[in-house]
Amino acid sequence: MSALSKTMSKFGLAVVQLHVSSVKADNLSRAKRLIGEAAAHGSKLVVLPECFNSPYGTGFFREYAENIPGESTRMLSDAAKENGVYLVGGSIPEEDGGKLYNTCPVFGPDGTLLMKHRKIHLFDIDVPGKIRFQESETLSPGSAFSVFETPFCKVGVGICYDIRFAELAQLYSKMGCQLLVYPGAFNMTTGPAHWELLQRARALDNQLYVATASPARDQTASYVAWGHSTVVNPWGAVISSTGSEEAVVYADIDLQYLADVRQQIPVTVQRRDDLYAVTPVTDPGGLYAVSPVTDPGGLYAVSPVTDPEACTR
Ligand SMILES: NC(=O)CCC(=O)C(=O)O
Repeated sequence: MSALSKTMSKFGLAVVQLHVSSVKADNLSRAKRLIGEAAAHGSKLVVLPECFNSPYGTGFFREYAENIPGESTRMLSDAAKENGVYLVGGSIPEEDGGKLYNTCPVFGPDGTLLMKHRKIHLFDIDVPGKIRFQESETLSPGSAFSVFETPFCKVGVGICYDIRFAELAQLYSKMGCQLLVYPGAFNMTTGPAHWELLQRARALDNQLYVATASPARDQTASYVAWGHSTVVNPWGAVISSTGSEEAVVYADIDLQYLADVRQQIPVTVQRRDDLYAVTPVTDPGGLYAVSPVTDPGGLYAVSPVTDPEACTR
């Protein structure tokens, strides 16, 4: 391996577990300060939590929503540029054409908006006596895959509930991503039960790194976030995590280690492509599907659609 590829095979990642209040200006200035702190620590890629500029709740989304560009994304662009980092800007309620989305904007180290991911799977759940949340009461879902390139590796983006859908992670892995980032805000019911388990599952299934960023826990908020922002490695092990307070979580993303794991347990090349396959489906209305393949020897397919609008790479 050359000296250059050795340098590029490892990079610092920071996950910001931000305290989010009802005062947008405070959220922005705290986020900016912690992005600077992460960059000073040597991080090349910084991830903020879901809904970092607004309390998380269907009653807040319209009031805090912004166009892109807008106040919050201008701050993110400036912060990425001033600190020379790739910045996964958590998410903000985005207003576009009269609709609201839960949107993650991603900036390059020169402050350019590289892409935005609109949450594909809306968080609509009802666990009796515990939690009922219906994002679809106010939000519309996104319909595009979101992948961006860095000099280190390709990165796939999902938002919170998106992590429950193994197909999305599998497709991102198939597209060549070695790191998946999920700004998220699990809660006090599903957090302890599923948050870490889902991250380890996505990481192990696809033998890649998974990073999650949550808001810090605020017991006075209407939605109490679980916290526990985490980074998991391709072996499925938690390599860095925190509790419920505001914190910056650091981890080294080691792509040589990822290659080693894939060589030692070579499931990525052992898939039975003769039996099942990850292939594009032709339905223009769809995004992905688990469907039978037409080859009589085949069994099923996990498939991105061919619609070019469906991927924001
Ligand atoms: N903001 C979200 O999508 C929350 C997802 C969540 O808590 C879950 O259990 O899934």
